[in-house]
Amino acid sequence: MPRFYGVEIRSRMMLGTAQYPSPAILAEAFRASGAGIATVSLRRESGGGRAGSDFWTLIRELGVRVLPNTAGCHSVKEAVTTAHMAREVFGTTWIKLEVIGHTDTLQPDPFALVEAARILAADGFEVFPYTTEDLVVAGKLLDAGCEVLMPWGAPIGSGLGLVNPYGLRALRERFPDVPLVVDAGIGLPSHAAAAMEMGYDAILLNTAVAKAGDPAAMARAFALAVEAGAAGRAADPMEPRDMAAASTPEIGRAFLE
Ligand SMILES: CC(=O)[C@@H](O)[C@H](O)COP(=O)(O)O
Repeated sequence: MPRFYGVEIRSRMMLGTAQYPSPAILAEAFRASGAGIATVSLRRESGGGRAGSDFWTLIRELGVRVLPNTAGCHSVKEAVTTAHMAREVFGTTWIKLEVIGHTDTLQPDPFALVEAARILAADGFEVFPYTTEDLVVAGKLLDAGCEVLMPWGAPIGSGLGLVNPYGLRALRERFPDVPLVVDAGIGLPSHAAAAMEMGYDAILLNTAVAKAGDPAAMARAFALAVEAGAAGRAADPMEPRDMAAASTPEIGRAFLE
């Protein structure tokens, strides 16, 4: 199972807490997924107030670890301020760092991301940066003090899956010892299985479960896919080849030409 900042997590699946039809359905989906980490937006869930305390009761009952995020931040200052508030509200040094640089794709701003990561890591945060599959940015995030990387599969909420498998594979190969999580854009269980088969440590998803017709059933499907993909990876898959190779022996055929 993956380890993030020295903490072993019980599942390779991380789930977001937004957009569910109701808190009860959110809870069902979490239980069906077996997820060990819940991402929470500071903007949605304040620590006080009625909505906040209900939400906390739910999270406590689920027994998941909370990963606050800086969703919706567009600058270093905004992200750093939000992270500080999240540390106060949620009582954790973990922060999923999002610094959005492009409105249509919600693509991270790599320059601001690296700068914010450096500031937060120096201030004692354990940063989970939402990034692209860019190798250079990945290296700079590690230099900045990040011990986990979260490359996107596709734009947040798109459900497009792993749109750049070459880039994701290259990232896995270049950083074999860094915990890597595919975050965002996953739409189907097969996308999750593919990420596991590539050797990713975990996936983070939200929309594909929350917006499914039956979120709990979809969460279960994702859990099965993650388990299957990780098991396939661990079983040392065959090398693909261009040419056919008969899998049935010739011996025993009635006629040999
Ligand atoms: C939950 C969270 O942190 C999101 O910002 C995350 O990126 C999920 O993306 P999807 O909704 O595309 O799964």
